[in-house]
Amino acid sequence: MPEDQDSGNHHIEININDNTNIQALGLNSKSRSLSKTSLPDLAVAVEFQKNHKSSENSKTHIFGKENSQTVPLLAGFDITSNEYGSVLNESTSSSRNFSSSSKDTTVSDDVLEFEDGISKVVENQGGSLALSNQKQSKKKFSSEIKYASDEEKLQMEKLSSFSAWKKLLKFAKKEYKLLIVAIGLLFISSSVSMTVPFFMGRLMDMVSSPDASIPFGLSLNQFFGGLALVFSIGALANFGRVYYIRKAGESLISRLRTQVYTNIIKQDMTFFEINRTGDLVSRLTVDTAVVSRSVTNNVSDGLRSTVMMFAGLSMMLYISPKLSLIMLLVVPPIVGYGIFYGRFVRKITHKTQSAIGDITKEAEEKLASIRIVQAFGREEEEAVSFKKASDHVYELGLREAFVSGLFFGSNGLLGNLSILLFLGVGGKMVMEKEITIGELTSFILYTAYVGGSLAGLSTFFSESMRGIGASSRLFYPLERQPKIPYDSEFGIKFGPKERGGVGECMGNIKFENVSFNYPSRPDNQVFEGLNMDIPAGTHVAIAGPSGKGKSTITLLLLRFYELNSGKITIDGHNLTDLNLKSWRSNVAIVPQEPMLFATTIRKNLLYSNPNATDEDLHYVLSKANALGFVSNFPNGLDTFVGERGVSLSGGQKQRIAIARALLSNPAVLILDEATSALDSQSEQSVQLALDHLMSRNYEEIENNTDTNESQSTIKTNENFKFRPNCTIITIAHRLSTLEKSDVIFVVGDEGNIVESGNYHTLLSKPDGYFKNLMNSREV
Ligand SMILES: Nc1ncnc2c1ncn2[C@@H]1O[C@H](COP(=O)(O)OP(=O)(O)OP(=O)(O)O)[C@@H](O)[C@H]1O
Repeated sequence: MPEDQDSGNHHIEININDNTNIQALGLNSKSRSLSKTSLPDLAVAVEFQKNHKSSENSKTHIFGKENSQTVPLLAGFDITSNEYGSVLNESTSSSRNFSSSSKDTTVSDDVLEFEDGISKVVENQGGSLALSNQKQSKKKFSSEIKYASDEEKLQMEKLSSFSAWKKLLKFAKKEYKLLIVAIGLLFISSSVSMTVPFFMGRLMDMVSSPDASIPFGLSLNQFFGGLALVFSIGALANFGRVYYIRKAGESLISRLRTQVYTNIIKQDMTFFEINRTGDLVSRLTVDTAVVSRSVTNNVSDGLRSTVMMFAGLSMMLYISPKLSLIMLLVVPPIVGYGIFYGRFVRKITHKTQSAIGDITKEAEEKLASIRIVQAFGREEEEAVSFKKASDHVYELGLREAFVSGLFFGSNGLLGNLSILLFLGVGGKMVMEKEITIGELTSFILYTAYVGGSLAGLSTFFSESMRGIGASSRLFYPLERQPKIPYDSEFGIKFGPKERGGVGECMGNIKFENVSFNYPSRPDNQVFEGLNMDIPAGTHVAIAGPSGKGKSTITLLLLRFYELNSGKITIDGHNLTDLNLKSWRSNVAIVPQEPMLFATTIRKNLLYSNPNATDEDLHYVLSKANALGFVSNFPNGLDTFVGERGVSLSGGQKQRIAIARALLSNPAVLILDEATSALDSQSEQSVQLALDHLMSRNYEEIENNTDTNESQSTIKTNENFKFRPNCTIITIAHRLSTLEKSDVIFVVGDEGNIVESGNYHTLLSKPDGYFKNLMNSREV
């Protein structure tokens, strides 16, 4: 949240001054408050603007309330051309999880980046969007290291370069053997390289003085042949060094990447609320690539430089201690400069990586919601916004390029100046016969080697720092402990007693005095003393006004969040004592917005039960009233459904999702009915599928006809039987669902159950909450 959010927040109302069209819009003729669940209303208003632009009175007025005073914020503003459209984009596209779209209207700070100073969303409070009309100062890219969350900041700020290296080394334990082999080969190859200046010197002496002898009493042919053999051994060792060190690095990175992903996927929902998908993907791909570079080639080259530097310095000392002293003048400034440069690189790498994370999340989010982007005509704005993020990476790259250029340029100059110095002093020593011309040649060649090694070491240092910068972005998702422990061994498991289970799950559910608020919204108490008793095998509907926590009940049941107080029991076991995987494998959910994977219908179905046979698939498809349309596709079960199921209709997606849920043969089936309007044909088909489930007249399905689609022969599988006693919990919006339920629990304004009973009992209460709700059609 931006810092200036506390002042000037305004509660928004939409006021559409066109009485004739208000009815058509389904909006109240009075100004209507824009609650989080009224975002569709705002979408309607946007549509209204689009369609009625020529009409004089069709301007949309957005009013704010401040200290009970109504103040115009965007009076007569054309919101279709306003950046506010992007708020809608954000809000609607943010409904990424399987629950209601309206719940995910938390508007992130990033929305601010799309705004032009007219208004901005600053807070999502108690179900209302609050806007501020304060002038927005353009968001500046901070020079501080950016962390995705305070939690990450707390964890990672303490991580020094040294401890990051220690962690990486500890992580590399499995690669130690490979590394040892590589280091052995490195010593061989470096030793061979270091003999070159020595023999060069000897050759110089041989050609410059007729008295000079061939070393080791060898003939000329033997001398050259021996040298060729030594160089070949060096080359072989060099090949082995590069290969083994790369192998070690690649295997380390592959493990790191896999473990980071494995830990991410086990995180609790709070983690996914504070970390955006694109950024996480960027960590898994771009950051691991940077770390990979720094621990493979870089380590290999760094080790080589270290060995060569020490060997070179020793040879220099051996040839001429006097000349070697001059080296002492040059080395300290180069090393000091290198350390400064390394620190700079570490910082800038972290910033660059997180800026790349920003680009990835920007692209990922917008591409995933491409229909919304294009429907609101925001392609150009999105391109500009992407360019802005991309320019930031460019700016950081430029800064690094400047400092790198300065570093390597000045290092080169220092190296060349020192060679001049050696030539001057060394030449004088040759003339005074202190050393031979061959020794001076060897010395200068060793100087070049040591210089090269020093440059190599500074690259090693800066690349290592780059790796540290990137690895610190990996350690957070790697080490974070999920708030809801995911331990495959922990807790009570359902299943046969002989396999350590407590028996099959029956689906007897109790909510006892449950209080809950979302961790990210401590001010918004969703439940306060909620009690519900759902006997096994019943069909229960949960009803209530929008935003009162109906979908939250299903999330708590799946233990996506911890309760503040109270407990939920399943067959008498506290949910917190149950093994999470075992419990969740007994629950199946049909989300309000079904999420299908970009693969075939078959694979989507098998996701919930990989061992199911084709017969099972046909069986559940028929139950979900989907067999007809699936059989009509030329590729049947092997039809590709596109990203998120984009090539299926809304109703078809929902029916595939119902079939998928059934295939897991759950003890508890959760159906979050879609509030979004399907066309009447799809609506009917989905309703029929749900009716089949709820009526529990399973035989009826055998004679099922797919009402609006072609008839198909339905094969039922002997081995696969839908549990006759499955507990069904429906977040109900449809009248027929409410009518068919055994019990309706009505969630009231105070975060508790205000009424329960079957449809007719509830309607017979003279001034009942449910009755009023039905009359106002707010269910
Ligand atoms: N992930 C979340 N983080 C913070 N608050 C949330 C989150 N999801 C929902 N909320 C808030 O919790 C409250 C209950 O939301 P929930 O989605 O359960 O309501 P609902 O009754 O299912 O609404 P609808 O019928 O509109 O789908 C709302 O005030 C909502 O703003």
